[in-house]
Amino acid sequence: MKIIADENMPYVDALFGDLGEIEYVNGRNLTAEQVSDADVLLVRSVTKVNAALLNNAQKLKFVGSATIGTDHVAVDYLAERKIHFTNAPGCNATAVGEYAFIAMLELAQRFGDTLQGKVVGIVGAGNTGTAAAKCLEAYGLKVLLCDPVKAEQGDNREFVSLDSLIAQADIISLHVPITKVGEHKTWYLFDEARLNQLRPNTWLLNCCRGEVIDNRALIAFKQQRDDVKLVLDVWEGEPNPMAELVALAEFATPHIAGYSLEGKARGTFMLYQKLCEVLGLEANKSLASLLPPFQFSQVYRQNELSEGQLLTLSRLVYDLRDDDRKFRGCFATAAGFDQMRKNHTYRREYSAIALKSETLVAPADHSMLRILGFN
Ligand SMILES: NC(=O)C1=CN([C@@H]2O[C@H](COP(=O)(O)OP(=O)(O)OC[C@H]3O[C@@H](n4cnc5c(N)ncnc54)[C@H](O)[C@@H]3O)[C@@H](O)[C@H]2O)C=CC1
Ligand SMILES: O=C(O)C(=O)[C@H](O)COP(=O)(O)O
Repeated sequence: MKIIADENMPYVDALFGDLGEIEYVNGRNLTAEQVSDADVLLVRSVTKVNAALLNNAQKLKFVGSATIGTDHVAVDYLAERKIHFTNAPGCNATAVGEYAFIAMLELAQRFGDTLQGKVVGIVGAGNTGTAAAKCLEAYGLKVLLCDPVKAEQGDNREFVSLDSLIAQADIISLHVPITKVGEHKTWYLFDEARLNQLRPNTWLLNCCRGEVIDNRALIAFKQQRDDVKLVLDVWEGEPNPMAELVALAEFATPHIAGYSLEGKARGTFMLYQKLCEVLGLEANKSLASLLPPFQFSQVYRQNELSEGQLLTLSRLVYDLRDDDRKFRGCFATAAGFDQMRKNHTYRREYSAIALKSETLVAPADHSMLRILGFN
């Protein structure tokens, strides 16, 4: 069996090595010729999986995308061809949630402000939005959720309209899929008019898809509204973000909000499980055995935790400032954007750190850290 896999997908050898011969490819430049004799194709978000890519791949029986988003895959075409397809819903939700939370702690510190006491609006209350809300609520913040789709589906959480969220939130974090049609389409959800609704001093974070914000409108807006602070992980026109926008963002990264080691491993593992199911094989490998121990595997604390100390602790798993610095040095070419993603040093999730049982941390802090994900 021939397995073609994106070179940026970790643990493929460990999980798929027994199932067939693996060939690694650059996912962004993958050609129809390269996949013509594949039985299995394992991709990430940069590969457009469509008729043009797969028309000659007559043996292909399985396509897996180790991602949450599926906007790069012609799912209907795969169904017509009776090619099994799976993505990896939720695989990197914790990573995105923690990225958003840590970015907010960083903004607070940078501007001599505190995150505590702020109202945060989450747009899109699915896996990543809920993961962000979990961290924020653990820290005692008021969270507003906007998700008209979930509301219509009968989700019993409390939802507000987007207008109401914008009117109340100090911080807005975007967590929607990119959709171009329908009543709730998200393409340019934040256009010039919406941006102009933002309250003074709003912090706006985008960790979902670049095109959820009209990036040109955002540049024009931000040039007039320096009070608004931006954290941007995703960009219109990736891998070529607009240079003026990078300069206007407080924190800028190359679509790596979901890049925790745990998140990437979960993504590959979910594809492995699905392929085994399709092939009628037992999935006898374990996810836990893939992950290396973390260098700061345990923490002891003695006093109550200040916000600054929470940020220090968070920087053990992820120091966003490093990625921001590297990104500004390399984003100017598509190669730089992709190289940084390829060579990204995987960060860890809070769960990689254990709170020692004899720790003297104040009980309230202890339970907050546990809800954040510390073990
Ligand atoms: N930056 C990164 O590295 C990553 C980005 N993503 C992106 O984030 C997106 C969201 O991921 P998940 O939360 O896991 O997906 P999800 O499907 O679990 O949740 C998305 C939520 O958005 C809601 N939604 C759809 N249209 C909406 C609208 N107009 N207004 C408000 N809510 C709306 C849906 O009802 C759903 O609950 C993915 O589709 C992907 O594009 C995901 C993972 C990593
Ligand atoms: O899961 C998604 O959706 C994402 O956006 C991915 O985390 C992005 O990573 P790559 O698949 O492009 O490596």
